[in-house]
Amino acid sequence: MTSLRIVTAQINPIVGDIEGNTQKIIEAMASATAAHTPQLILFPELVVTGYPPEDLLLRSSLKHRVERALARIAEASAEAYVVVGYPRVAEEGLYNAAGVFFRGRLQCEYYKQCLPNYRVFDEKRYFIEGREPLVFDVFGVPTALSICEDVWEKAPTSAAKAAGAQLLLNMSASPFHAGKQAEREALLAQRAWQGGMPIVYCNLVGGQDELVFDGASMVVSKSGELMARSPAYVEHLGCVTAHWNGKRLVFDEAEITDLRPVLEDVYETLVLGVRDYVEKNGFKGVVLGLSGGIDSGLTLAIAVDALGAERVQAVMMPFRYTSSMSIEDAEAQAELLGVEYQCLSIEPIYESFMATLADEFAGTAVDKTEENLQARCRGVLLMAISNKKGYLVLTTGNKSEVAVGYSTLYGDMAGGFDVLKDVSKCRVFELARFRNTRSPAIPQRVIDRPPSAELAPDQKDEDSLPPYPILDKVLERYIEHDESAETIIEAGYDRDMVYRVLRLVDLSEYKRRQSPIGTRITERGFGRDRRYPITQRWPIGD
Ligand SMILES: Nc1ncnc2c1ncn2[C@@H]1O[C@H](COP(=O)(O)OP(=O)(O)OC[C@H]2O[C@@H]([n+]3cccc(C(=O)O)c3)[C@H](O)[C@@H]2O)[C@@H](O)[C@H]1O
Ligand SMILES: Nc1ncnc2c1ncn2[C@@H]1O[C@H](COP(=O)(O)OP(=O)(O)OP(=O)(O)O)[C@@H](O)[C@H]1O
Ligand SMILES: NC(=O)CC[C@H](N)C(=O)O
Repeated sequence: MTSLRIVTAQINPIVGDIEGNTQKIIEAMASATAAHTPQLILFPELVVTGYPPEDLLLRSSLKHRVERALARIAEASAEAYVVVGYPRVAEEGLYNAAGVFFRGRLQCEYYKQCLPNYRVFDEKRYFIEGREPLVFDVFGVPTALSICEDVWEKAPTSAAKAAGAQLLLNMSASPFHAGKQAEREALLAQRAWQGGMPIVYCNLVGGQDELVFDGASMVVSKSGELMARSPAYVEHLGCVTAHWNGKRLVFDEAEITDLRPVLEDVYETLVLGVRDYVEKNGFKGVVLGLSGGIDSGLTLAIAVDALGAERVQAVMMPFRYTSSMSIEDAEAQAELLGVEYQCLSIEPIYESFMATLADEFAGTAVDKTEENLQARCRGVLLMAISNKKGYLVLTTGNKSEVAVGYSTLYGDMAGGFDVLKDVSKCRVFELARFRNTRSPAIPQRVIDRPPSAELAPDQKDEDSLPPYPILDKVLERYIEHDESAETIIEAGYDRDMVYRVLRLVDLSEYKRRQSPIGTRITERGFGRDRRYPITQRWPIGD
């Protein structure tokens, strides 16, 4: 009977930092060896470049930079098989590869067979498909490799089995969306059962622009039973022990980190998305406009959880329509969370703009122009603070607003990262309530009051938009499930309202193209996985 200790090295690389990522890989190899003396260490997909490297894969220096990295990893390898993901530049094209390093040498390589090219994935733009399974010997155990999407389809596991494998390793870069972990677990259980062999699955962790990779690496037995689950959202070396009797591989049960409710995962995803965007882009901190409303209130709480209060600044910028309740609530929240807080009136700035424009606007009626000017005064102040302090401006538009264009270009849309971009207004409320169960962070009054842009006297969002519970359902059907207007109406929604909302969504594409990126938490965010033309004449909702 042979025993194998296998480590899943769930680490957080930085896209493009091949030297830094290589150092991190070598350090993880050393830590894994010191803690567990493993026989095998599995890293995530494309860990050498980070994922997704996008057009960095087209740079001419890729080949020699990756080769230097592989030489360093080979040199650091000793008595454990180390499996690492990287792009392989070959004569016929580029492969998404996994290399097996052992005793100072790259022993063999596998090329990803199933290249995802849907939703946020664009792998066929860069890679060519591998055609064969790879089975190699790990101290007597015939072991096969697969890379992320390979395990989402049936054929590569069947081919590995036919080639004699008794253990399947899967290295992944699998981004989060609400409910994804349950999908992954059901999939791995099914695939292990179909392939008749256990699967060790190592997922990437970390934020990369709009994507968050949540980790939660796993081991499932041949019968599909979960044997180990690493924690999500953190780097982690998970260790499992397997016993091989020459025919079968049996895993001991190891650490199984509890699953959290999906809402909590969404919250953690938003936190990690902000933290990694700020850290990996070198910002000293963040600044945001705090209006006393729920969107900026939740954004502030997420920012503080991501970075610590000392790196977060909140600015209340009142105007004549700002209620004293808003000022009190903003101040109370800033104090509650311990962030730097200023109150800067936009009244004189607004007056100055209006005075300059007086001749231009003479004889015209007050309209949205004046409302948008308020939002723009605020945007200018926040960007000035950003420039002076090296702080990133966080914007606060939620998915419902981004969908219908309920925001001002160069106003409240001015900034670098929109934390709630993929969070519907209804989910904003749920997340705010959830966050307060951990510790008081958002004053109850902020959660309870009706949403208002406060750009005109006594303004409420529901004066110009349908109530959010209805709006969000219509938006979800249209955006996430591609339903037609007539299908939505048949489900019981008012015809005029549905056409009005869908028209707003289509018309607002130009705004979304100019909006900051934000973390994706649903299956269909407004980013890489929803690409609509701005200039178009498709019949609304058809
Ligand atoms: N197809 C196109 N391609 C490129 N640019 C296009 C365009 N169509 C209009 N534009 C440009 O966009 C301008 C209109 O956009 P914009 O200036 O933003 O203004 P607009 O969309 O007309 O108004 C902003 C709306 O957002 C609401 N709002 C503002 C701020 C905060 C909140 C909140 O509660 O969070 C809500 C506000 O009440 C108002 O209904 C046009 O004047 C034109 O310059
Ligand atoms: N008085 C203000 N002081 C500071 N920032 C403001 C103020 N009013 C608006 N903002 C900024 O503009 C964003 C859009 O706010 P607005 O009140 O118009 O709509 P909202 O979507 O209901 O947001 P919130 O729930 O945060 O109020 C706010 O989240 C905030 O960042
Ligand atoms: N990198 C990949 O191949 C990821 C695709 C896969 N279906 C996932 O989201 O987990």
